[in-house]
Amino acid sequence: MRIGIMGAGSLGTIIGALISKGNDEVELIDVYEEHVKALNERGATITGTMNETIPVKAITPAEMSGNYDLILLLTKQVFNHDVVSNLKNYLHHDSVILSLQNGVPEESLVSILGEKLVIGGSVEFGATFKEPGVSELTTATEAFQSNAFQIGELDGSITDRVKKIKEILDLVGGTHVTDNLVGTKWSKLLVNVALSGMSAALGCNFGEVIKDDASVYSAVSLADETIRVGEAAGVTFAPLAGFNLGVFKLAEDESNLPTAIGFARKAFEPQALLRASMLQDLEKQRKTEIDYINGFVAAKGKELGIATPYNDLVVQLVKKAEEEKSVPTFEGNIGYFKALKK
Ligand SMILES: NC(=O)C1=CN([C@@H]2O[C@H](COP(=O)(O)OP(=O)(O)OC[C@H]3O[C@@H](n4cnc5c(N)ncnc54)[C@H](OP(=O)(O)O)[C@@H]3O)[C@@H](O)[C@H]2O)C=CC1
Ligand SMILES: CC(C)(CO)C(=O)C(=O)O
Repeated sequence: MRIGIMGAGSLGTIIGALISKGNDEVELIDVYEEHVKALNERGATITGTMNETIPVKAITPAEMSGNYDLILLLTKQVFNHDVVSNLKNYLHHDSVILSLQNGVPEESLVSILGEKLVIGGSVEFGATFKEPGVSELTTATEAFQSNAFQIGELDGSITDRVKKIKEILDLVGGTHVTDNLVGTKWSKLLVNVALSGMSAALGCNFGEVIKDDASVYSAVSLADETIRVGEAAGVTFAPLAGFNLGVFKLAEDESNLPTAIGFARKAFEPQALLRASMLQDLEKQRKTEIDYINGFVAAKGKELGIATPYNDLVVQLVKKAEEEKSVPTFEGNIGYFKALKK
């Protein structure tokens, strides 16, 4: 099977390298020429919770040729229109495009590629690009070996092609096939909205988000808004890494708040060192995926008549940082969240 890893950045470098160990025909495709050169000359180096250098084949998009059987889409969603329109030139009738991007990109991918070629998935580990040829795995290996990916067909059917792709992704970490892809994507979205949204809006890691009373309350409120909007849109949230995220839905009198906060602190403690990829983008003065994460929930909320004040605030703060090319600080922004609390 000829496999293309479209976007060999933080995640794509690691996923591409580990898949290359078990497959001959894997190409890591990236626009960053110095990185492509380093990957070809020195191999892909994984640091952090894993230490390994793996020989890989890397190319730039201009060097693509022929057809790919499977493309793992790992560029940022902000580039999807251009990246995916170009990809169409390198597919055949039975090619499969698996987006592992955060957010819910499937609908827009189908509008460019048609329904048949697209499947979806979520990633349950973190990675940070370090330098050309090197990416850091930031999730403990035990967690990653049991829960790295959930993948599935858009209509929930369990097909042979999904089972085959599961076997390929198992070379990276524990891969589960889901019959509720929409619920899986929304559950991962909830984590990104709550933890990554706060990490980006406050310029801090997940540990700092869950430690402070005001920021953990805000993270839970973001999760609560996501559940309300998702349920109104007909989504049944799927378990994530074995956790049921329904615990974040707050009662009218917030009587279950201590349970929700206790759960957030326990569930995300092992991820305390994670810095959201949206925060990494702000640090690199890049456009973030905010429109596809908190902005997506806020827009859907508006459509369905559900107020999303915490998501609106995160969008506003992250966009301000994008425009100013600055990185938010905890001290600078926590006051805005405190002011929102009834
Ligand atoms: N990092 C993480 O921990 C996680 C990320 N995700 C999701 O995975 C996706 C990828 O994230 P991440 O790996 O962090 O992103 P990165 O920005 O680290 O990697 C994307 C790579 O794609 C390259 N690129 C940009 N445009 C193109 C193009 N037209 N053709 C080919 N390559 C291109 C970028 O190059 P350049 O830098 O030069 O633009 C970069 O090297 C996102 O949707 C993210 O939300 C999901 C879970 C965890
Ligand atoms: C939650 C995290 C860090 C890893 O799964 C992520 O998806 C992101 O911030 O983009």
